Amino acid sequence: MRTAIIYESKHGTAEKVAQTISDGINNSLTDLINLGGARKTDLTQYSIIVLGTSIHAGKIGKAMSRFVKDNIITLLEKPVALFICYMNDADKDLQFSNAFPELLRNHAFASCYAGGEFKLEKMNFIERIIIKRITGIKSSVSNINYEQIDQLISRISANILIN
Ligand SMILES: Cc1cc2nc3c(=O)[nH]c(=O)nc-3n(C[C@H](O)[C@H](O)[C@H](O)COP(=O)(O)O)c2cc1C
Repeated sequence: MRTAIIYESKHGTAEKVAQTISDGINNSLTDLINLGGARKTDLTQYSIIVLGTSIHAGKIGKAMSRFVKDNIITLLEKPVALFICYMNDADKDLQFSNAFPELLRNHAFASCYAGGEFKLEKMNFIERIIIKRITGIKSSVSNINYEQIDQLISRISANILIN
């Protein structure tokens, strides 16, 4: 059976993390699914599901929020791993709690705080002004936590072996 890595990404970080996980689990039976695309995803063909999304203004994207709501019963029947991308390290626990429903967080066999990036070149004018003012950064910054991602890859790989 296949593994699905389902993500929502505004400026490409969650997408990069999803790709890193896909490369890391080294399993040809993996599908990377961007919720920004229009296709409807049939979860029945997957034995493991990885969900990843980024935090903007304290919230996850609408597509991931809707996807979790629409598929919660199926998600609770399958092994699930979760990751979030963010830059506010102090609030990561709270943001993770707000990102996914408690039932799903408790059900997940692995959760990952993947860190994030500020990519000024991908932001629109308003976003760039807000981020520069709040954080004081003058150029793009990457704080992706590859150690956490490697741990997630190990947990997923172990789960693939038993499923
Ligand atoms: C306009 C804007 C608002 C953001 N708000 C938050 C936030 O509330 N909390 C946080 O931890 N990170 C915040 N971030 C950082 C993003 O989570 C980070 O840039 C992440 O890497 C984006 O991932 P994506 O490109 O996959 O969407 C914000 C970034 C932008 C540009």
